[in-house]
Amino acid sequence: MRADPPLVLDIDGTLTRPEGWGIDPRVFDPLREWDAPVVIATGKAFPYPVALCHFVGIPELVVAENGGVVYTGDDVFFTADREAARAVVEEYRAAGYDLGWGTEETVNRWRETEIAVNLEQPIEPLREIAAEYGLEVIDTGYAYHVKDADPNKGEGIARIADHVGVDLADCVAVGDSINDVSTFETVGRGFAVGNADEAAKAAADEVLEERHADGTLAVLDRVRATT
Ligand SMILES: O=C(O)COP(=O)(O)O
Ligand SMILES: [Mg+2]
Repeated sequence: MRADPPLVLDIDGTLTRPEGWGIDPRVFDPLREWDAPVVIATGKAFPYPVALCHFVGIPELVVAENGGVVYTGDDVFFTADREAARAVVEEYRAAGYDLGWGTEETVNRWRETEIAVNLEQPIEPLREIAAEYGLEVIDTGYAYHVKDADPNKGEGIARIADHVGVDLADCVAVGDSINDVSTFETVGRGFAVGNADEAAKAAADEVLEERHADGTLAVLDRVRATT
């Protein structure tokens, strides 16, 4: 009998409703019933994927902050240092710009290794200042992330796979943006949803017609073990 393959799932753009925001509730039951490890690999701050696993009812296997934070279910690893990102933001602010989330915001409140900036803010000065500190700025379609170029989702996934004892070649991933490229390069089979950006589409083994959670649900139907 064939077993369900381990899954690696991005959140925004991948588990989202057709309008692009909010988790599509149709993914909850298939994920809870999935008969293999499910890793949530996201650019969001650590508490978000942990809470998602908690509310779905699956073990917490999490790559957060684009690889900056990795939780294997037993150990938490911080693979990037937030100080440089903080310095970039200070300079960006001193130049008259703003992160664009308001004062008491929850986007960066628990973020430990990078900083996220609202897409409505000017990116060029952000990129210039980040470059001075040796950091990169990536655009996920949901936020700009000021981050260390080194850690990535793929490395975090490899660490979790090693810890839980799954073979990366058996893993199936779904994603939508540039921060999923390293995921697709790491796992056996990578699917880009129909709304994915060009970088994700180019790195995926297959680009789906279906968008957002419809794409992910189509992959689950396709790869789930049949009895
Ligand atoms: O935090 C973002 O900008 C995107 O998050 P995601 O990696 O779950 O799509
Ligand atoms: Mg995404």
